[in-house]
Amino acid sequence: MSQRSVAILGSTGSIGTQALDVIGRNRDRFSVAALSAGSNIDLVARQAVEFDVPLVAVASGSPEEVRTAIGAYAARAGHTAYAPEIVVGDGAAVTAAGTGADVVLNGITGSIGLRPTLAALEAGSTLALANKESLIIGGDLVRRAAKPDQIVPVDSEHSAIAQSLRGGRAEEVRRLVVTASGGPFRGRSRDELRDVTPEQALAHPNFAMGRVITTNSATLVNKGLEVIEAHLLFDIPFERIDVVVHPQQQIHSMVEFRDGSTIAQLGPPRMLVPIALGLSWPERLEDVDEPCDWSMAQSWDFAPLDDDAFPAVRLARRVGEAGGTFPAVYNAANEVAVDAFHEGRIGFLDIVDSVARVVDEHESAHTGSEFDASTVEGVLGADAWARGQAATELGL
Ligand SMILES: NC(=O)C1=CN([C@@H]2O[C@H](COP(=O)(O)OP(=O)(O)OC[C@H]3O[C@@H](n4cnc5c(N)ncnc54)[C@H](OP(=O)(O)O)[C@@H]3O)[C@@H](O)[C@H]2O)C=CC1
Ligand SMILES: CC(=O)[C@@H](O)[C@H](O)COP(=O)(O)O
Ligand SMILES: [Mn+2]
Repeated sequence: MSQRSVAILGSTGSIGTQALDVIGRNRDRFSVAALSAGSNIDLVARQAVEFDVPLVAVASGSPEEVRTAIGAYAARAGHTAYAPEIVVGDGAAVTAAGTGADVVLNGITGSIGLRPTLAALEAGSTLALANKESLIIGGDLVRRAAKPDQIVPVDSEHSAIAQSLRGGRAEEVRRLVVTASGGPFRGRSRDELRDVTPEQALAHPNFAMGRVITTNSATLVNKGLEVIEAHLLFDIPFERIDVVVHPQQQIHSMVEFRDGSTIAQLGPPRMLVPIALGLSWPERLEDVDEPCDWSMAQSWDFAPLDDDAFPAVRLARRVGEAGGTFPAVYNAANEVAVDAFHEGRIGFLDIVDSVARVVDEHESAHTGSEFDASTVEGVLGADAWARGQAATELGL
């Protein structure tokens, strides 16, 4: 593999920092062309100096703040000649995405990642996609913008499916099986979920991730989004995408083929391998992570989803089948509800209940839709509508 330039969007988050860890251990393979952060100026400045990054993009903050922070770290590192281009503001991530780097890793959280995803595809970069929301809400808009194999999934389940698909031909695939941890509340009834706290919801059994995705794992909205993501990435109809609860998350997902054989991808529940593969696809880097340890006795469990206690996947299948702007509405209403839950303004069950009500409202109000899902403005229009509707539903 010749050296690849990489732009990292969301460099200060869980995905972004782990991506820089992988790159730091493979400096002969990668250079960092751009970094994009939200508001963590101190961390992005430190990263920029460490990786000698020519473009630093920050959503919130002033160019002076960014320059001062970079100057301080550069002086400490004795790298005083370092003077990168700095962009700030709402469009900063789009600028970083559109530089034409070999690979753009989109590790931003939320629907705000849509325009950067489109900018990366338009620039011809390989898109290593952690920001599942942009594909899910953009749907065919994003798929049309992508050339074959231009999107490499970083989400662990979808990386596992992409790896497992190497074991057979597309026409031989019978089903995709997406694994789910079940979240911190696995096994509870709906009644037992009523009073759970944000702190409890953030105690993911296996992964240290950002606040939104961790909460989505607790409600199973993450698995709902992942079913739609699998449908869009691999072009498999929803009725041939299963979800199985597997609390240990050692199997990251599976593909069942028409002869009855199932190929699964295994590894400890960590993101280093999916991130590294996103950067190096289709090649594998050396020693990215520890493999499974077969020297010790262990048991792995599997169970069906409890759709009554956790209706988010069933609802996601409904919006996924409906297509158009429905997935954008599901996602945006959820983003509003997750924030409100963490602000202590609503209960845990209100999250998915309110998303369902907003989806119902979208169905009755917009069946002939004034939102054109084939344009970015239409998708973001539906996103904005759903945010307003969710706020009303929740009395915010
Ligand atoms: N973490 C994980 O293991 C996994 C994550 N994913 C997906 O990856 C994405 C990122 O998740 P995760 O890393 O956990 O989230 P984090 O909350 O840890 O990080 C989010 C990142 O997005 C940045 N950001 C926020 N707003 C903007 C903006 N307007 N422009 C540029 N950057 C912005 C944040 O910057 P700042 O902090 O500076 O404000 C931060 O760097 C999500 O879509 C998630 O679903 C998928 C699978 C696994
Ligand atoms: C690491 C990753 O890809 C996350 O999406 C993680 O899989 C969350 O798992 P659950 O949503 O199954 O808890
Ligand atoms: Mn995942």
